[in-house]
Amino acid sequence: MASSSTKPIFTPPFTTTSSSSSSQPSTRSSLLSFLHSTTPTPISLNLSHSRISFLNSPSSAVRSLSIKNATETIEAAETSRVSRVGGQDANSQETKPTILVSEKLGEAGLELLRSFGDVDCSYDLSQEDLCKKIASCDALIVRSGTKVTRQVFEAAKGKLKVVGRAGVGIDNVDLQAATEYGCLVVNAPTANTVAAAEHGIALLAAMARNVAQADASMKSGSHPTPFSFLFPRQWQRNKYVGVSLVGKTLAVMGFGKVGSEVARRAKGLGMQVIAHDPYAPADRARAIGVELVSFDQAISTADFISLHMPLTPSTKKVFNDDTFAKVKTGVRIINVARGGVIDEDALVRALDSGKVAQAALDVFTEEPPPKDSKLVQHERVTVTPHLGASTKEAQEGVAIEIAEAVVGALQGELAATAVNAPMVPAAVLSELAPYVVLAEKLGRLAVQLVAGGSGIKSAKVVYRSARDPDDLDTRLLRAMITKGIIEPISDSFINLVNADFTAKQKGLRISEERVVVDSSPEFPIHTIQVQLSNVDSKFGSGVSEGGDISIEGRVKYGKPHLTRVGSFSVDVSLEGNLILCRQVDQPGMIGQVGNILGEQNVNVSFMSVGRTVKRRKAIMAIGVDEEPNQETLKKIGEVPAVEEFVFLKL
Ligand SMILES: NC(=O)c1ccc[n+]([C@@H]2O[C@H](COP(=O)([O-])OP(=O)(O)OC[C@H]3O[C@@H](n4cnc5c(N)ncnc54)[C@H](O)[C@@H]3O)[C@@H](O)[C@H]2O)c1
Ligand SMILES: O=C(O)[C@H](O)COP(=O)(O)O
Repeated sequence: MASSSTKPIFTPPFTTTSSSSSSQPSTRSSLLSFLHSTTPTPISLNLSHSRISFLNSPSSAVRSLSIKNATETIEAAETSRVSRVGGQDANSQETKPTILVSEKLGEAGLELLRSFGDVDCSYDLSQEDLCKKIASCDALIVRSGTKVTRQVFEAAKGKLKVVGRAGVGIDNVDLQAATEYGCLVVNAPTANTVAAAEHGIALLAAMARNVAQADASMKSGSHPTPFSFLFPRQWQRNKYVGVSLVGKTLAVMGFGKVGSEVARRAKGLGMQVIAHDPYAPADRARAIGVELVSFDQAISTADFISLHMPLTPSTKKVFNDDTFAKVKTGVRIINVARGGVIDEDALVRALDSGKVAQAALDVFTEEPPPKDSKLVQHERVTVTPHLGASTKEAQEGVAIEIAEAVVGALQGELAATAVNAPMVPAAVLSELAPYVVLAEKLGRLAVQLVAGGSGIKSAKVVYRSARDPDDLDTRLLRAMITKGIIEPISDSFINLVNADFTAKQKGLRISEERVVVDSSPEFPIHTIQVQLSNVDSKFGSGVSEGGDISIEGRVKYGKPHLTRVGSFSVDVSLEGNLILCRQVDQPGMIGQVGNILGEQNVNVSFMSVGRTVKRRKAIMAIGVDEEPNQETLKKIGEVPAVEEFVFLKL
């Protein structure tokens, strides 16, 4: 008998909260619970009979636990997690989620949030206060004024599940840190597009006609005070002669949502519009009569340049001394995107030299800009305090958009506006639901077959399907297999957000293969096979002819089934727990093992025998509802024909 059979018990502590059948969720809600935490979040959605934790974890602090000794690590993880889960579950059932709103949000959005959780509107928090508060928050909603730094995620200690950005730009959120901590970031990308475009056009027209300067001049000359004689009346019609827009060339830099709306409106004003955007499809530009050109062509031919690209490492200070050297002398620049895309000192130099005639800026590198900012004070610069999204309509829209996304995420939904997680269309989600359960269980089973002392470095997943491999979106499945493999052997919590990151961090390479097979295309996947290579197995029969631990499963009647272990075919529904026995293929084995289990009141839910050659070796896969005690397992091991066995928790 294999030595492993004397030490077969493994209790992954985080997986076996059975759902009551009365609370069975809808496919959509249960499926969406990939993004849901089992522990800190009060609304627990169960998927089939396993609770899937996908959004976050109570302690998803990034740890650099390497997968070296699977067995030892399993035990360590088990101990630590059991106590943590135990401590938190006690409180989590009835508590509403806490949602911190750190900047002003439209009332309709707040109402929606209040109907779901405890909403704490605390504006103007210092970084220190934010870090203090965040440890008790499940969600944080910000606009552009709150810096959600790595320190914030660290301070959250894994409790924070979602950051909602009530707007488009997410440059104030440390996305890398969010991902590492398994925290979903969602934004509200559409509701303020028109407001930003209108503000861009307002600045364009106001700048061209010196509206702000003329207004300030008139006001400075009309002080109804006893000292008004000190302020001569200002009526400077000659000073504020502007330039016309019609017939001028506008270069839209960044032809996304806002950029294309600006382009559309500028065309209505009779301007020639060109655009530069390395990622925008030319036909979308052509559809509104805009030509996509290179960066240099755009900036060197434009009379007006309007910036609409996001602030990223590659767009940071993209407008600098070199760029300004290439622009048409007398160009006018509008920026309603992000201050950081312009080197502000270089812009001041270009304004002073006359290379740039005017600028209209809604956004600044530092917000608010320093009081002595030369740019703000420059007489040929028109400024507004980041008002692009600030219309009543946009703010209500953004508030509702972000509140829905955050509430959805807290309920475990995969947000359509997720910024750091794959967006999976609802139809795909719904179709993949049962396969996702299968994927996690296969990962979890495979890792339990690894013997102590083995380091898991690579896993291969083979999807067999009748469909074209290009039609198969496996990101969700890969994430769940990763979760199944890693969670039992470490104290990391995996979700869709951090699965790939965590696997990489632990040195686990997951490769995927899609194989087209002759089966029904009605179903997205025929079988999923998980192979772990270069590892020893505690259950020799789980090793395929190729030398890998290999298990395969499929979805039958909507339920996950194990269909292959190593080279043996079996068919057992993956519910409850599983005993795999290799035995000499002879009559009476089922009865003997069944009796031992029955004596201990362990209910057998399924049983399947697979063999390669008649009367030689066979594998018996036994599904059990209860967890047999050590004594019972020992008795199974003592049955003379049983050569090896393993008890696996699903
Ligand atoms: N001032 C405001 O209040 C306000 C309001 C809304 C949006 N914004 C900002 O405006 C910007 C655009 O918003 P959006 O909703 O149109 O976003 P978007 O994602 O729809 O569009 C951005 C476009 O920029 C393009 N792009 C990326 N890198 C580029 C580069 N190097 N050169 C040229 N184009 C590049 C992208 O391909 C994309 O098409 C964002 O920075 C956003 O934060 C500001
Ligand atoms: O990126 C955005 O959506 C805009 O810059 C708006 O930012 P705000 O929400 O801080 O007004």
